[in-house]
Amino acid sequence: MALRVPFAQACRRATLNGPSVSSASILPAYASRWRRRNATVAPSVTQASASSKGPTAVVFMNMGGPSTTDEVGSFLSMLFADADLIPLGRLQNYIGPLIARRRTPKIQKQYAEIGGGSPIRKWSEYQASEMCKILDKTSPGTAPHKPYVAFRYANPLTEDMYKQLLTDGFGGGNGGRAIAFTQYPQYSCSTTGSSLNELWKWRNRLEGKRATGEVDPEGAIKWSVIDRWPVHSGLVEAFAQNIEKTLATYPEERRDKVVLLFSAHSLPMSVVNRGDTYPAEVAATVYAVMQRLGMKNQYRLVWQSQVGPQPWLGAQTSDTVKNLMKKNITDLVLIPIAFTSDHIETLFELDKEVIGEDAEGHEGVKRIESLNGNPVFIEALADIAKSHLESGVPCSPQMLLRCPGCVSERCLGQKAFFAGQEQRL
Ligand SMILES: C=CC1=C(C)c2cc3[nH]c(cc4nc(cc5[nH]c(cc1n2)c(C)c5CCC(=O)O)C(CCC(=O)O)=C4C)c(C)c3C=C
Ligand code: FES
Ligand SMILES: [Fe+2]
Repeated sequence: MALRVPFAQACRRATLNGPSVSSASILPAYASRWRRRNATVAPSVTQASASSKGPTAVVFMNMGGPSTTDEVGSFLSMLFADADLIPLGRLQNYIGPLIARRRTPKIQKQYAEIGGGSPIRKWSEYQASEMCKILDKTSPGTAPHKPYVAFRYANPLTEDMYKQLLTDGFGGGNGGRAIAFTQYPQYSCSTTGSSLNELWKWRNRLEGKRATGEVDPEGAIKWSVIDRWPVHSGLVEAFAQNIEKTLATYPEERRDKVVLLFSAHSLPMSVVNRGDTYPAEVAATVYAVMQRLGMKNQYRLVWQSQVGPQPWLGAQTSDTVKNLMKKNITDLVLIPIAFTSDHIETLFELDKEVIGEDAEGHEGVKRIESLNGNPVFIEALADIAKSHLESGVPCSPQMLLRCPGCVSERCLGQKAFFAGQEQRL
């Protein structure tokens, strides 16, 4: 049954610039109302057909990466300007560009060594468009599904994606539905949280009261969020199959003794101690994959890619490999578990530094293929989106509980905005 909330009531709860909230404590109250409905969307976008509630925009959110070495400078300068990732206080706009400029030559060399750029744009565009083709068949009621990519630090940037949505007839008085689909399976405020804060910022700039003047807020885009999917069965299956494929390359008598090293991008301990959910969610993925594999092999979750001098979550991937090699444990499979396509951390850090240098290219040390264009993985993405569309919820209940140590006004406003969208789905 359709949920139609009177416009005035919707506005009291969620103004165009997000509902006015004075404290984080009211946010969980939204969560209790989520499961009681089958929601619908206003079928007012120009392309909508009589029988469908579509079109539905599906926006893949990720950090992005420089497609060429020339883009490394701007990628790093956006990354170091992001206070949700690297908080540098009042000096952010001064120190951020300085650090970015200093790191650029070193990181450019790394991208040069992996073929001249990050493949993340190619994979994200492919995954999004293949997923939409599947969704058109499995969820005809919300078709057509239109793929978009919004990166945080590289092209296509969130701002450009939002403008494209408006050009394509979503929002701007037409209404229409868009799903912000994080491509980080495990939620962190430094990754998905940052992308959502950016999306909320551009929503306010391009569709907020100040931008649209008298435009009826019912004509703005109705957003909902897929904010985490750490133990989705299709994700777990895709990882498990890739691990099995790699294990099959070892002689049978060695296979069950291979140690599985699940490697995820680390977090500064300050972020862990703030109460970020990422470490627990990464561990949940690891455990689910191990259960699917029948717990046959020994395994560890280890952490890579720490930057700067402050303490980060360990044990470090590189130290772990060196340590195991010293103990003569030389059959090791590295499994990048927190990113769904190849990136500098797999192609450079794991392949060249960890396997090539720490393990001295030992034939027993291998990495599983990244998910990239894996059809099992793309089916999983379509299944996650379909379930989300059927649920009618604006986001997971978990998204509205802020970190115990969070003092960010951006987090507060962003979460209140997306929670308020429930009235308008
Ligand atoms: C789940 C993945 C990631 C988390 C969590 C994450 C947190 C995080 N990262 C930094 C600092 C940097 N990350 C950089 C690159 C980078 N980070 C991730 C993923 C996560 N980061 C990826 C996939 C990449 C590479 C992108 C690619 O093109 O392949 C960089 C830039 C590279 C460098 O200068 O070394 C920095 C810096 C922090 C501080 C952080 C948690 C707060
Ligand atoms: S830092 Fe986690 S909710 Fe704000
Ligand atoms: Fe990172």
